[in-house]
Amino acid sequence: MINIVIAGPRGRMGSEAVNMVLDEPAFNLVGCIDRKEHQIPALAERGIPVYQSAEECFYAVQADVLIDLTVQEASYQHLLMALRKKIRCVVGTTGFTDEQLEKIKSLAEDTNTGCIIAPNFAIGAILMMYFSKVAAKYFPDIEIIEKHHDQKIDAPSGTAVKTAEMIRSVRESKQQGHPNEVEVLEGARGADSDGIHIHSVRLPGLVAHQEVIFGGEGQLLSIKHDSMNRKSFMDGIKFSVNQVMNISGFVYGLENVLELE
Ligand SMILES: NC(=O)C1=CN([C@@H]2O[C@H](COP(=O)(O)OP(=O)(O)OC[C@H]3O[C@@H](n4cnc5c(N)ncnc54)[C@H](O)[C@@H]3O)[C@@H](O)[C@H]2O)C=CC1
Ligand SMILES: O=C(O)C1=N[C@H](C(=O)O)C[C@H](O)C1
Repeated sequence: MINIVIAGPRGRMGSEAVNMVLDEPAFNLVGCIDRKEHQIPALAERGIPVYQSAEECFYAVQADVLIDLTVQEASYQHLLMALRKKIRCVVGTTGFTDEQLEKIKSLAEDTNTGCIIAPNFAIGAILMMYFSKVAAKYFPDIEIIEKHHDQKIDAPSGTAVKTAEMIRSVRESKQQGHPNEVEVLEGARGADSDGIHIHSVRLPGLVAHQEVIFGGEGQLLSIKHDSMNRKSFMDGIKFSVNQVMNISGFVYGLENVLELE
């Protein structure tokens, strides 16, 4: 039995994760962390407490794993606290700075505590990123279009940032487009990650979607993934909870723990 705490149980992802953990016989939900005091019926009727601070929660319950699905600033504090207490972490929250990721990595390593941060838990999205990395070896001219629901806070998405990072590991630095390109309206060409442009679309009706477009002489290649609902992320979270019990140290991205070749 793995004792789990979920941070963000009222959220779109957190509420789905609560259902997944309650349905999994090998998982035991021992508590939650959220900033608001309101009761959550599914938790209240099972006597599962919701704490307003991570400190209070980790003092009151014995947790093996923290699943964090909140916002970057809160999540960062949760992770520092959890790792110092040697509680393993599975993190879906996006928007961390490089400095924050570096700090979390060194804390996980110093405390010998497993920590998996995955900007995307959907297996199809991991494959989309991996295939994009493969394609980038042959097609260095790339644009990323990510589309999300209009309640998303961070832009570009964590998935887009990670995709660009994976591509950068195999693609030589390149500024794309015309050298004298002019943005008539500021932002028209999107964000620039080492010459790869990232465009963020936010609309009601969308969930989580990304297309990576590769351009070559006389040809285009598109690699696309769509999450139609948040259940699409749950298998990846379940897999990560089981994985994190058997690792020490830091993993950034599910592509590093899945068998892809
Ligand atoms: N890795 C993945 O596969 C996925 C990651 N995400 C990421 O997960 C995070 C959550 O996304 P959603 O569920 O859509 O957001 P949401 O806004 O629906 O939920 C956020 C939750 O965090 C809580 N929260 C906010 N501030 C807090 C604080 N200071 N202390 C404690 N709790 C706090 C809210 O009360 C709420 O329960 C985002 O960073 C999003 O980018 C979302 C979908 C998939
Ligand atoms: O906020 C979301 O919804 C999502 N966030 C993650 C991201 O930023 O990439 C994962 C997925 O795209 C959904």
